[in-house]
Formats: sequence, C-alpha cells, structure tokens
Amino acid sequence: MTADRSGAVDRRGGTSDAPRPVFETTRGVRVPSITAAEMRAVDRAAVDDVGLPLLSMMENAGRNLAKASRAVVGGLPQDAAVLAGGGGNGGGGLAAARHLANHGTDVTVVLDRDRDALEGAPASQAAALDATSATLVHGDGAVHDAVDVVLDVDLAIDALVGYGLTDELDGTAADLAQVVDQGSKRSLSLDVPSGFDATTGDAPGRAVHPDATLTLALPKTGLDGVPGDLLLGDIGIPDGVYERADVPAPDPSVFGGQYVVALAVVDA
Ligand SMILES: NC(=O)C1=CN([C@@H]2O[C@H](COP(=O)(O)OP(=O)(O)OC[C@H]3O[C@@H](n4cnc5c(N)ncnc54)[C@H](O)[C@@H]3O)[C@@H](O)[C@H]2O)[C@H](O)CC1
Ligand SMILES: [K+]
Repeated sequence: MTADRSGAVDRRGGTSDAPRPVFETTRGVRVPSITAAEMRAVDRAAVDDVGLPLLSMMENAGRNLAKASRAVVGGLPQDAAVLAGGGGNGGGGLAAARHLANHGTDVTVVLDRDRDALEGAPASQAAALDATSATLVHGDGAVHDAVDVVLDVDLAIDALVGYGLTDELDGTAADLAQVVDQGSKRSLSLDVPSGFDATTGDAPGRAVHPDATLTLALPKTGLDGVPGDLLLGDIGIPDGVYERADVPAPDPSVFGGQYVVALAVVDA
C-alpha cells in the first residue's frame, strides 16, 4: 500500500495522485470530493476568515439531518435514538435531536461520554436539548441503555465520529456503533459512518454500516465505498470560503433550492 491523497494509507493501493471519486446529483450535476484535511481547512476559513459561526453550520447540519431522517423512514420517525460523540459530529446529532423532538418524535440521545465532558458548540447544543422532551443517557450504563432503545425505535442516528476519526473506533463509541449495526431497524449516519476514514474509506475496526449517510457541504473522498445511500446537505458555506481554502466550490445548481440532495458515484 502506498500513500494516498492525504498521506494516509489508500485502500485502493493508489499513488499520491490517485484519482478521486466524482459524485453526481439525481439531476446529473457533478460534485467533486474532498479529503478530511481539505474539509477541515474549509471549516477553519468559514469560522476564522469570514466569521461564520460554527454553531450556525452545526445547526444547519442538525436540521438537515432531521429532515433526512424523514427520507430514510418514509415520514417523521415516531421515535429515534441519536448516538452522539463529543466533537462536531456529536454536536450535529444533538441539534438534530432537538429538531426531531420539536416536531414530535420521541427522542433518546445516548452520549458516548459523560455529559460534563462536553465543551464548546456540542455543550451548547446539549444545553438547548435540555429544554426539549428528549431523554439524554450518558456515562456508565449508556451502552446497556442503548441496546434496549435502539432495538425499539424507528431510526438510529449515528453522530458518534465524523471526519475527526483517528485510528480504529474504540471505547464506548465502538460499542455504540456495534449496537446500531446489530440492533437498529434503520440507521442514518452524519457526514461519515462512524468508524470509516473520511478520506480513504477504510474502516480498520468496528464501524456503523448505515442505510444512508448525510454528508456535509461536499462529499468526502472515502465515501464512494461506504455502504448505504449517500445524501449531501448544504450547511450554508459561501463560495469565497472554498476559494480561501483552495477547494473547488460546489456549483450552485448542485442544491438548486434544496438543502438535502441525493448523490451517486459516477467515477470511482
Ligand atoms: N463544515 C462542516 O463540515 C462542519 C462539520 N461539522 C461536523 O463536525 C465533524 C468534525 O468535527 P470534529 O470535532 O473535528 O471531529 P469529530 O466529531 O468527527 O470527531 C472527534 C470526536 O471523535 C472522537 N474520536 C476520534 N477518533 C476516535 C476513535 N478512534 N474512537 C473513538 N472516538 C474517537 C474524539 O474523541 C472526539 O470526541 C464533521 O464530521 C461534521 O459532522 C460541524 O458540526 C459543523 C460544520
Ligand atoms: K458519524
């Protein structure tokens, strides 16, 4: 195996200039793919260079995720479990949990850590969630509680880890991923199925194998090989941010008035 597009190991055994997958919307609009490092640069430029708050992007991610859950279930889920980590991915899951609860879904959130361990934007999302009817389970016993909940509900939402995965999924997040894979009726992952590397598509350990993934802003290069349907969510990043990050901006016709669109791979 040789170095890939990001310096990580490429499951395609490719070289540093290995071709990237190209995706296409159902209306035939091509969408380029980007690595986790490039997406991180886009996020950084959005926040530091143009002052777009992280919470705004996270809110858009969570609202789109709640909306995408309707597509996976075939209507508003009656009940849902949201498995959430402590980073930006978990924060998006917490925002989705609030939107679903606001619309009448019976939501249980299972955090992969103590609630007191949350900081920054995810902590703000958890505080806002407290004002809803959603139940939050965390800390010791979270995995045990998750087993019963996930088996019962219409939909399990995987917001454990996104493009911030380092090495193989471990600890409570890995146990929760296994619960989703073995026990859920349907599952929807945020940005990247937890346990899969966003850039290479490798899953070196346990991972969620969802019915669908809602990825954010642009599809990540590793998503061409992951199981399930692929959706793309617009989180409001302006053209100039992509330019600053030296990343190709999506053509305006990719979304064309929608905030969530379906994608297929055209060139793997
Ligand atoms: N513009 C955007 O695309 C936005 C994306 N958002 C979402 O944020 C994540 C990236 O957030 P970040 O905090 O950088 O990383 P993650 O949440 O993906 O992961 C960090 C989290 O995961 C834990 N972790 C890492 N590796 C492992 C492992 N091997 N086993 C177990 N746990 C692991 C780590 O401890 C941290 O707690 C992106 O994917 C989007 O979903 C923003 O919400 C909005 C803007
Ligand atoms: K995820």
